[in-house]
Amino acid sequence: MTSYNSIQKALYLAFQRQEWAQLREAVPLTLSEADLANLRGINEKISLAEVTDIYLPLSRLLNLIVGTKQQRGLVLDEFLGQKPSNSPYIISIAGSVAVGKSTTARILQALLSHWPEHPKVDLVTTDGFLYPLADLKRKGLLQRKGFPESYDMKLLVEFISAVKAGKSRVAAPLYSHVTYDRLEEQQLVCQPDILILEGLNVLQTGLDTPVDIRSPFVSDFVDFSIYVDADEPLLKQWYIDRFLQFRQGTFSDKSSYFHHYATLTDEEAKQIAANIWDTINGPNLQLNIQPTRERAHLILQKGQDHLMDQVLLRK
Ligand SMILES: Nc1ncnc2c1ncn2[C@@H]1O[C@H](COP(=O)(O)OP(=O)(O)O)[C@@H](O)[C@H]1O
Ligand SMILES: CC(C)(COP(=O)(O)O)[C@@H](O)C(=O)NCCC(=O)O
Repeated sequence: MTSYNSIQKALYLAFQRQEWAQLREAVPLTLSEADLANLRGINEKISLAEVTDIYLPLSRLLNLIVGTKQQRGLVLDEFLGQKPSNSPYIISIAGSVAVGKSTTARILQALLSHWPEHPKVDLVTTDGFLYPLADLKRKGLLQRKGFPESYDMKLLVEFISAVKAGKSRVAAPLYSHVTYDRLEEQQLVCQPDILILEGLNVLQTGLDTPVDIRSPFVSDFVDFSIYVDADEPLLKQWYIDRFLQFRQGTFSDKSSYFHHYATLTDEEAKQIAANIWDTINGPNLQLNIQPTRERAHLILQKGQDHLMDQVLLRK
């Protein structure tokens, strides 16, 4: 049952799945077989109905909003008699661990890059800004991974500020779910039209971090923010399911942090994943992620099987 609390009623317009699906209207965007195959490659579990009902209307809305911002920029450039700026439009995607942020981000990246007005869409995840594993261990933060203090927020704010300023090449650290650590390799962001920044912390204001790195916040640089939402029992189940999938694939890799879990029985693996949820990801959701939800411009509410059943859009 989809919830719609009193704060949300004051701030958002609510659309049931079918109402939202109709807002696709005549999206001048047709997906070829190759495009669909590409989207399938992002996540073979996502249905075509989910793409057409939820993501096409969303890409239409974002295209209109980005277009308004681009036009305003042109007006300002003309008024000031200056060269067009290279400042990208920044979209953030927040939500719990395992809610489907990275899947949503990758689908939006693929769909938004089809629009001729903004073909270059880059995607960065804030996982790369977690402190390296050795630092987390040294600081006793391994059981707090994903909590505000486990991220180098200063580096993240510097990164987003440089991208927003239109710098020609900005490096972002990369994270690996296999090694559970930051990689040597970095990602270069080179003046995209749109940057999608995905991570559980993108709506956080860092009030519990030292004053010198508290402000500005990531959201000061973000033009449009999305929160992907679902009830906690579903999230815990999706986390356990993903853990079981990793066990069959990723964990068998010798360099995997969880390699010693590869030989567990299903039941043992489920118990370990449930315990990680109950001690780390669940408390982080309740304390630090869910309280940021109503800061978002748009809330995507998922129900059973990751199907979106309600969309909330800021009035
Ligand atoms: N729309 C969807 N339909 C079906 N499964 C999904 C969908 N989105 C995500 N998943 C699955 O849910 C799990 C978590 O998704 P993921 O994108 O990794 O989440 P996050 O980045 O928020 O941690 C993965 O196993 C993924 O395959
Ligand atoms: C890297 C993360 C903080 C963020 O995850 P994501 O939202 O990308 O799934 C998370 O996957 C994590 O490692 N949490 C700590 C507890 C755990 O091992 O799940």
